[in-house]
Amino acid sequence: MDVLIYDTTLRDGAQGEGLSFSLDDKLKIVEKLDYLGIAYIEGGWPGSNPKDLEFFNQVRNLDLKHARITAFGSTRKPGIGVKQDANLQALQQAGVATVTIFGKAWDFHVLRALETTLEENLNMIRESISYLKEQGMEVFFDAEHFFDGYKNNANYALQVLQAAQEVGAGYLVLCDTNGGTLSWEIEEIIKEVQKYSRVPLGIHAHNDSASAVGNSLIAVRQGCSQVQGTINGYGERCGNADLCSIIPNLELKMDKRVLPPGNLKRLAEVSHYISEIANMPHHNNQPFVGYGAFAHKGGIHVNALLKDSLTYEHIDPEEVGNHRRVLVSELSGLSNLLYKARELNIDINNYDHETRRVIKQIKEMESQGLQFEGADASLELFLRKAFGQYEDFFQLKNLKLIIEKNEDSPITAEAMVKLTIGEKTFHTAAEGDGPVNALDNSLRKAITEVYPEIGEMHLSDYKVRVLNGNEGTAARVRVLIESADQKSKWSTVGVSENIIEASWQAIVDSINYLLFKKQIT
Ligand SMILES: CC(=O)SCCNC(=O)CCNC(=O)[C@H](O)C(C)(C)COP(=O)(O)OP(=O)(O)OC[C@H]1O[C@@H](n2cnc3c(N)ncnc32)[C@H](O)[C@@H]1OP(=O)(O)O
Ligand SMILES: CC(=O)C(=O)O
Repeated sequence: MDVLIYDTTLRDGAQGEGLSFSLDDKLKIVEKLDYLGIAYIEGGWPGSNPKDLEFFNQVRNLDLKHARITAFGSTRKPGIGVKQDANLQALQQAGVATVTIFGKAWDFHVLRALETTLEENLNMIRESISYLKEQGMEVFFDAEHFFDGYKNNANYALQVLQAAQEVGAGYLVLCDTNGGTLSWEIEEIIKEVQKYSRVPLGIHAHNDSASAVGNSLIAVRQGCSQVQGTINGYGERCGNADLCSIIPNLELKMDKRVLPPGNLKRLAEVSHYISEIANMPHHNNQPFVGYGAFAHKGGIHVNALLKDSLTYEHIDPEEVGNHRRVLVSELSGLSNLLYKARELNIDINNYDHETRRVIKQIKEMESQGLQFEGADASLELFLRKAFGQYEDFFQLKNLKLIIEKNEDSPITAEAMVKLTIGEKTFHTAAEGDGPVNALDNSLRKAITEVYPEIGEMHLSDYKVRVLNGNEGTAARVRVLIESADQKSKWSTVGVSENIIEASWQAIVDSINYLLFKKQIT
């Protein structure tokens, strides 16, 4: 590989707010990172907690194809011998071939945080690395706060690297620990360091100035051959450098080989998988791997994309396992509609009058508060209906809702629905936890005899957005419903001044969509 990717999702990533991986999570993530082809995976800090120590016992049982597991820890504490240092002992117990230890490279930190002398810090670094090497381990040295240290006292920061280098550190990893360094500073400082270093250099950047990815790439340009970062940029404070951006930039734009051939296509899958395990939202606009990273909304963009995707895409989304999406909204032109129709196999090849009418209708509906962008299923039904490919599966004749509250009991709701399916009329009543639930129950009860397949679906999310809050309780609301069966999820939308009406529209679309999909498959 041209550049070694060193993933620290399980160590520095886990220092991010809201993240806590179980042992099982950690092992699953290791397998997934190995599947991606990551070179080094920092599994944790064995001296920190029993879970991390146990991780190193269990990770040995995994059959990894690419990744080497590393353990993390600090140099020995000031004023004690290496054999008395609990962290160094725990690193040995981890039983891995490679360990990474961090030592202070900023004189201010040595004096204020470690509360020791500059000389003792150098001894701590030398003795800790020597000791671990004597135990047969490869040792990487993370020079904590290297860039801040260099700016404050370049001579001392270089002495720190020299100390690690002279006792055989395999890598000197320059850390922008506080994430405050800007790209040109990184560039200039690494150029200087290269004059002294005989050991390969790595970079470990934090994102506090939103520069971590750029800083890592510039470091590679300056000759760093190891990049430390995390999947999805998880990490302490504002996070670490996001490997989901670094890896494709290195491979596709800087012509560096960092993953086994063909594996870059697994990137989006790995990113989503790890966000699921981390129980963190996957950001729609995350570069390269976000669901919206290649979503096109503006009509002008889509028009050009149809001519050549290079017009508005910096890479082919398939290269990172992502895909292009075209959104239909009030900002659409005919091209958006044409693209969407092609996707749905609706034949509207001509930019004709009917197509113009449909796009105008969409713009009018959106100006009333409807939003098709987050409701693909409603959009599909609308387009199919507009172009004569679909009719509703049932017709509502009447709907009554009784909401009751008695003195000492909570509100109850009951919905009565009368509808027709073909020639037949159905009349049902059902209760629910609230009015929307009662509606849903009653509607399902009415149609289940003819369409038993609706038993396979359930509502998985329900969101209400007030569109004109200054109208108080008479405000228009948009209801977005997400439904799911065992195979897929789909979203529908409804808009009204009345939340029940908006919910009804979204529920009806949701059921019709399921029935339509069943019909055509
Ligand atoms: C830049 C980074 O991200 S470094 C990694 C940071 N990650 C973590 O801290 C997560 C894991 N940490 C832990 O579980 C705990 O902090 C432990 C087990 C490491 C230490 O716990 P404790 O012994 O209770 O110490 P505590 O956390 O309060 O303080 C850290 C100690 O490490 C010392 N220390 C900090 N950096 C270093 C270093 N490079 N080498 C040696 N000692 C260090 C501090 O001076 C402090 O020592 P003190 O107790 O004598 O003041
Ligand atoms: C070592 C490390 O995590 C840092 O300096 O940020």
